[in-house]
Amino acid sequence: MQLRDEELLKTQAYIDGQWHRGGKQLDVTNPVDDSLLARVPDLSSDDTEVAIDAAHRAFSSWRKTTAHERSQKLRRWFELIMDNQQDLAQIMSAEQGKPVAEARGEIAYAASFVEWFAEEAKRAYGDLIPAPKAGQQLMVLREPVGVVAAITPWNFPAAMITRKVAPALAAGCTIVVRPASETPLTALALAELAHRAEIPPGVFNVVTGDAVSIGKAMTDSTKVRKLSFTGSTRVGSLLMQQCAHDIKKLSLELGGNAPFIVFEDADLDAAVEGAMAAKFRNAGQTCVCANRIYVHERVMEAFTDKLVQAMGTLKVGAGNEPGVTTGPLINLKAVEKIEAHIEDALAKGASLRMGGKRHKKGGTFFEPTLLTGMTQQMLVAKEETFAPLAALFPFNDEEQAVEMANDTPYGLAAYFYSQNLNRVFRVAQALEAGMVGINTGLISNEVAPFGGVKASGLGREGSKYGLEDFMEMKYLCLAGLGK
Ligand SMILES: NC(=O)C1=CN([C@@H]2O[C@H](COP(=O)(O)OP(=O)(O)OC[C@H]3O[C@@H](n4cnc5c(N)ncnc54)[C@H](OP(=O)(O)O)[C@@H]3O)[C@@H](O)[C@H]2O)C=CC1
Ligand SMILES: O=C(O)CCCC(=O)O
Repeated sequence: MQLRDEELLKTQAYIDGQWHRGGKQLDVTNPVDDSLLARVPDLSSDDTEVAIDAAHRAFSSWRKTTAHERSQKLRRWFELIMDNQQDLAQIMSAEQGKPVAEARGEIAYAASFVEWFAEEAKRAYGDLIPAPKAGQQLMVLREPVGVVAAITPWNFPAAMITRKVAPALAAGCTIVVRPASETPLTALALAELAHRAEIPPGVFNVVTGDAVSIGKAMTDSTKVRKLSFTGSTRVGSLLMQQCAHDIKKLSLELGGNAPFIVFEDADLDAAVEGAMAAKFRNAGQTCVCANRIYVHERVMEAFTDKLVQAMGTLKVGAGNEPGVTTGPLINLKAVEKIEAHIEDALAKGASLRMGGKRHKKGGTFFEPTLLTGMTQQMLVAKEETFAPLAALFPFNDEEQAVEMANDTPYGLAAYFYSQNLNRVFRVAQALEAGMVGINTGLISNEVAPFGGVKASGLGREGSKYGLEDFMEMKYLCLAGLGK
């Protein structure tokens, strides 16, 4: 990995403004060939408590800074992230596998949350409420929640961190982040840049190491007042239980199983373009990926042919190879999951139109795959594949499509393509999802609320609502006025 600034490759945890080597170490490898990239500390629950204590101490002064001061620090951090976009993208691509161009896009996306919340910090308004009794003034203040703990996944090693850290800091909270074992280096590089931005010691801490013991230390601590987690529904549910003992505030951004509906009146070229973006971004490893593509029977053949053509342009390879669109999957478990989904679908009557097996490049590379003739009985209909598998389900009327789309415990993203205005509003309202893309396969940005319903989670990230999730309301009733 050739970096312009070698100092960004940090291999120590960041606690209270200092770098900590720790005792035991964990390997960080490149998913392209499993080669060793670096070793980072495998911190204990005691080390995590040290970080929580630092965040707790820092909270008493950080919460008192003006919104303007917090905004300035975040703004500086944003500028440093963008100044180092290429180095950060290379670090991310090496540990996560996504193509460098896509990683650059993620860095810009991650930075956009920092810029956005630098601005929103100044807009954390309270309210004045007309009083029901004479001589009273009712006010609602917004106060920071307190110390926040965050646990983030490997699929977006930068954006899932800034989407939590930036609003937390903007609100006046301090935070301890535990990045995924596969991708700690991007998180540590972001911490180095936060350090350079003079974000004070203890305000932003990064601990690396065993998920279970660090997660337990975070949830056991009564100093931690909020947990923000992105990852699987299974772990989210476990963490929710662990947070019950002292009623911590929770934000959970969990698994999805997004439906993508192509109605008979859709612009098929646009729908194919949207499906490519919604399905194959990050090699299919996003929680908003189109997992179930429902296509009206009347346009199934035309849509399938166009999708085959578009998928033919995907180039599988290492993230640093020019022109590559699809990197390796994160690990062998992910390969086994897509294989199980394909095998199950074929056994239940689906047809393979493209791909279907491990890529000849070896390792965790997988061929972009297209299955047709899918049904609701297949595994893909029940759980997200998190891999480059486009699965086409036929339908023959709107009601059936909506019913199948909602036939899941999840409710994160949903997409549909139609040019009929009445249908657009009808279907948008009928879909059980926190986010709906209409005639687009790309919905994520820093200004809109990201989050799900049902088993896809709690709370919203990004947008003006994302700041609220890190604040508590305090109601003041001032009586005896005007005597
Ligand atoms: N909503 C989303 O964006 C994501 C959804 N997923 C879904 O989950 C599936 C499995 O992916 P996976 O990476 O295993 O997801 P996990 O939910 O296991 O991992 C997400 C994060 O939680 C950590 N973690 C795991 N177990 C615990 C625990 N008991 N206490 C505290 N933290 C914990 C992980 O650490 P460690 O890295 O050490 O395992 C990681 O940092 C995917 O196939 C996909 O379907 C996965 C990632 C993101
Ligand atoms: O998969 C995820 O959890 C991250 C969502 C990606 C996005 O913000 O679009």
